Amino acid sequence: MREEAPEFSHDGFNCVSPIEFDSKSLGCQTTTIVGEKIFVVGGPEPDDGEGSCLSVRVFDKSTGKWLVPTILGKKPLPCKGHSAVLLNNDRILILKQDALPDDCTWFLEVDTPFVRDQKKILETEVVAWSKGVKGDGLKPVVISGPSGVGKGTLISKLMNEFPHTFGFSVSHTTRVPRKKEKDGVHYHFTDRITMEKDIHEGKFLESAQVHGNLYGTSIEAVEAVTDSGKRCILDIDVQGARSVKHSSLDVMSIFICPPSYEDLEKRLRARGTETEEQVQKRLRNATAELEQGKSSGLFDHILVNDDLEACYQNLKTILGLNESSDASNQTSTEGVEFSTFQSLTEKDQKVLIHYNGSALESNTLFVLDVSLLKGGAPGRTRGLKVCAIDPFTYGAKGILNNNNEIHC
Ligand SMILES: Nc1ncnc2c1ncn2[C@@H]1O[C@H](COP(=O)(O)OP(=O)(O)OP(=O)(O)O)[C@@H](O)[C@H]1O
Ligand SMILES: Nc1nc2c(ncn2[C@@H]2O[C@H](COP(=O)(O)O)[C@@H](O)[C@H]2O)c(=O)[nH]1
Repeated sequence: MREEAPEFSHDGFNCVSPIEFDSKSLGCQTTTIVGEKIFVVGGPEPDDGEGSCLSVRVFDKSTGKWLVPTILGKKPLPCKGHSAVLLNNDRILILKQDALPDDCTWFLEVDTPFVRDQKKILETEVVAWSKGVKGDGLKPVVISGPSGVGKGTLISKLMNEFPHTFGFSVSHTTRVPRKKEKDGVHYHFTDRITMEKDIHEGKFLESAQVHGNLYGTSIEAVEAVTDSGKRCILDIDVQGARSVKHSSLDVMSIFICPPSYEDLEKRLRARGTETEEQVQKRLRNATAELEQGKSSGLFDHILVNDDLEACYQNLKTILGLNESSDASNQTSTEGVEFSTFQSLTEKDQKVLIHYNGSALESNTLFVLDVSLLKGGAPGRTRGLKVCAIDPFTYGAKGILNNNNEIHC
């Protein structure tokens, strides 16, 4: 049966979506207009078996048809209610009612560069979820460098010393597992047909042909780590580092160099995991990788792994870890809590969160500053700034300056 087009109305405020509450306990439904499309979030569950998350449907006004979007990213769980407001014409801020701080602020990207790229790849309507976190959070860390330089060794040391701080992004590869490698721990071992299909379906943040095999970082791998509250570590080659740099992930990137080509060769052979032919291939590729890594400005930091312990200490310094910091207790993300609010309005990149219908009836108003957002799908949206305002002290108008701009 064809669904009715959603009813909607403008409430006069710049780009604010109307908010509808469905009385048939189907939860809150919001509709947000972006150009010719209407994005309906929540409400009746679509028949796609995804009933345990906040649903998204898209209505195309130009064709009068409902579109079935490909929904990327980890989806928010359903909630008692939510509000929505359009930001920058490319993403919808969703604030969930009565949600835990870590689960309150979400962005549904509808026309960001990431979503536009995915639309081209998938040739379908695409939206992408990204969870919002307060402040800068801790950027994921990309560690790159030629094969055998010691990336894995350094990452293992870091994970052993700070198991609660860092989480490893488990890549996919078509390479054959080595003796001690475990599926799902060191890599997700897969075959080329499956992996190429998944890449085509937009499941990968980046992928590359490396030393004759296919390797890639799935969006899910990065999200699994961020969802566990840890800082994500990616061990990827230079091509992957370049792709990630051009994505919206916003990472810290570190290139590891060997003290010399001869040392690299010695290490690779001593590891004993590759055949002579494979060692030759990896060494040939190392020349170009070293050139690109050192000269392209692709990396934020370059470390020489000569003495392992010295290099590890330098890595820890770059990552802001030192003897006195209790890194095991650090969390990488900080949520934002708003408990029960009534509605949102947006002006000049500030979102005003209203309580109890009118600002003056409540004790606190929140202003969410979204002017400095960073990152986004396929990862977290960082840079949220929140401030609470007491309307009894300032008056509802107190947050507006003479130019009618909202200020904290
Ligand atoms: N500073 C160092 N001095 C001497 N040997 C080292 C040093 N760092 C690592 N090694 C050794 O070099 C070998 C290669 O290290 P590792 O496997 O960590 O490299 P990698 O960069 O992760 O390689 P790949 O990209 O192929 O996965 C290992 O046997 C490791 O023990
Ligand atoms: N672009 C990507 N490169 C990756 C990924 N996972 C690993 N790698 C790189 O591949 C080589 C070889 O690894 P090995 O385990 O076969 O020795 C190494 O340089 C890794 O950094 C990935 O997801 N994407």
